Parts: sequence; C-alpha cells; structure tokens
Amino acid sequence: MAVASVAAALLAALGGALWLAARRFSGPRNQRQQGGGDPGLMHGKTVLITGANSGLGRATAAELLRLGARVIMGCRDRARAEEAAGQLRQELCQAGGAGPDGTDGQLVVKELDLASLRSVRAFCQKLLQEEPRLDVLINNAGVFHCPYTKTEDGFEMQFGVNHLGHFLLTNLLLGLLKSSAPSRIVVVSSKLYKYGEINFEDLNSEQSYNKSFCYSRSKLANILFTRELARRLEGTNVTVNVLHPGIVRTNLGRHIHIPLLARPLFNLVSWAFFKTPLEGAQTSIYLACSPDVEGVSGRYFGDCKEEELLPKAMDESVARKLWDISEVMVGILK
Ligand SMILES: NC(=O)C1=CN([C@@H]2O[C@H](COP(=O)(O)OP(=O)(O)OC[C@H]3O[C@@H](n4cnc5c(N)ncnc54)[C@H](OP(=O)(O)O)[C@@H]3O)[C@@H](O)[C@H]2O)C=CC1
Ligand SMILES: CC1=C(/C=C/C(C)=C/C=C/C(C)=C/C=O)C(C)(C)CCC1
Repeated sequence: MAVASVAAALLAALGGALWLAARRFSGPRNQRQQGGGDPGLMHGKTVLITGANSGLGRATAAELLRLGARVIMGCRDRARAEEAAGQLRQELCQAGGAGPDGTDGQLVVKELDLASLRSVRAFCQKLLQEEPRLDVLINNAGVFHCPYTKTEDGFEMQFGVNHLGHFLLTNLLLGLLKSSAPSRIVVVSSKLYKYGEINFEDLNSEQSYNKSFCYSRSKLANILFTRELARRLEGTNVTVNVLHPGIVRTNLGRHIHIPLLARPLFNLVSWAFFKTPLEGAQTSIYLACSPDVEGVSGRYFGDCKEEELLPKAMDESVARKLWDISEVMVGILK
C-alpha cells in the first residue's frame, strides 16, 4: 500500500510538472524572455550591480549590456566574476553588441565583499576615484539560509550581507548618484520579508539562530531601508525602489541540503515551477531603466507592477530606528 501511494504521489508530481512545463513554453512569459527595450535605451549610462556573476544579477547584467549600459559587476570572487564576465562578453558579441573582449570597457569587474566593511569602503573609494558617474545602483547580492556564521565585522551573515553591507555601500555612493541625477537605486528583496521581524535586541541572532527567520528579517530590512532612503532622498532626483523577483532557479539554494536521491525531483520541480533568471530579473531591469517609473520612489514591485506592502514594512518609526542603528553598526560618522 505504501509503495503504491508513493508511486501515485510521484506520478502526480511528474504529471503536474509536465503540465506546468507545457504551459510555461506556450505562455506569454516566454516572449518577454527575448528582452523588451530598444538597444540604445541605456547608452551612456553606468550601472553597478552587486552579485552580478550569478543568477538574477548575471541575467540583469546581460540585459542591461544589451540595452547599451556600461555595467560594473561588484563581486566577491574575482575568478567567478571574470568567468561570468567572459561569458557575458561572448553573449553580447553574438547579439551584435560590443567587440568580443568588450574592449570599449562596457563591462568591468570590481571586487566587493559585502561581508566585509573594509572591502565595501575600499571598493567605494576606488569606484569614486575611477567613475565619473553612476546612473543606477542595483543592490542584488544576497545569501540565503547559510549556517550560523558572522561577517568579518561580527554581524550575522544574512543580515550583514543582505542589509548592512548594502547599507554602507549605498550611503558611500550617494554623492555620486546625486551628481549623476536623475539616477536610480534598485533593491532586491523577497516575498519572504513577510515572515521577518526587526528584533533590535538581537540583530546578530546571538541568542538564537533561525536561518529562515534571519533571511526574512534581512529582506524586511531591505524594504524598510528603501522606504527610509526614499524619504531622505526627496527632492534630489535620485529614486529608490524595491522588488521581489518571485521564485527563481539560481544558486541561492546552495545551502539547502537535498538528499542525493531527491535531487532529480527537486530539479524537475524547480525547472517547472521556478522562473528562469531572465524572467526573475525583469522587475530589476524595469526599475533600472523603464521611463514608466521615472520619478517614482519608495515603492515595492513584483512582475513589473507595484504591489502592496504589509503594515510592518510601512512602519516609519521602525525604518528610522533601523537606519540609525545601521549607521552605528557600519560606522558611518555623523
Ligand atoms: N532565487 C530566488 O528564488 C530569489 C532570490 N531573491 C534575491 O535575489 C538576489 C540574488 O540572488 P540569486 O541570484 O537568486 O542567487 P545567487 O546565489 O545565484 O546569486 C547571489 C549573488 O550574490 C553574491 N554574494 C553572496 N554573498 C556575497 C558577498 N558577501 N559579497 C558580494 N556578493 C555576494 C553571490 O556571489 P558568489 O557567486 O560569489 O556566491 C552571487 O553573485 C538575492 O538578494 C536574493 O535574496 C529573492 C527572492 C527569491
Ligand atoms: C533552484 C533549486 C533549489 C533552490 C531553491 C531556492 C533557493 C529557493 C529560494 C527561494 C527564495 C529565496 C524565495 C524568496 O526569497 C533547490 C531546492 C535547492 C534544489 C533544486 C534546484
């Protein structure tokens, strides 16, 4: 009896996955994969993408390159970043874009480890010396469900990388973004923010660690950061918006342990149910370059449409308190 029910469950999953797969390759989403905007849309603009060597960041970089942007990949591992950059240059060349080695400097790799405030400061100092403008900053990099570890500065890893590292990075680049206005900041959050709380008494989870809760907290922090930053940027012509990409088939799940025998089923399910990185990147690309959102700031988007936030993500006093404590944690001098 047990064998029969397991077989039935597997068949049902397989059938469901195949049905979804059929729907996926016939549905309208697939057309959008070809990339919307016109190739000149981002010509002359410089875009910085954190975590651009993998997943959503890589897909975002590929599309913005195709639209003519100059893309700076802010990545922590030089080898992985250069490998991804080489592939992106090839793809661009095959799509009729820049020369085979990107000789016009359209794609550059710069080392940035968001788990190290020292690395963030060094990255920003170098970028401010070398770059005359910054039109779009995309805070994309992230870590998900890692074992309890701390950053170089003693922060819980998910809170440190997903929020605090980007908090310092953004603050250090605000001057260049303002002098490049109209300019944009795009923050990649997640639907899972709904399960987070900002526990000011234990932001580094030293009393107890729950990897799901800490991830959700870091994603809620992304949204609160966006709304407080939008308030502080009023009148500067620098906008900041936040998004969730849906569920996307990327390397984010690297810390999820799936038994070897179950992996093929999980891979099938993720292939059928999850978005491709290019599909998942559509809202980042939209917020980075669409004229539809010129002047829009402080809003939350999904699938290129504005979405409602839960009250806890709209709490201005929590957002302000998080900002103030983040300034202290990253050592931003008043
Ligand atoms: N995939 C999904 O279903 C969802 C993803 N998101 C969000 O999307 C964003 C992108 O993740 P995704 O593309 O899915 O996952 P990936 O793991 O494919 O990409 C994450 C990127 O972040 C980089 N990164 C991780 N830690 C650091 C660090 N300390 N310093 C600098 N870069 C770092 C990774 O670099 P490296 O390759 O060296 O590890 C990688 O380039 C994340 O913010 C995530 O929270 C939100 C909702 C759903
Ligand atoms: C792709 C893939 C996986 C990863 C799933 C992930 C990473 C889901 C992340 C969801 C998030 C982060 C939602 C909202 O933030 C598995 C199951 C490990 C193995 C099969 C292939």
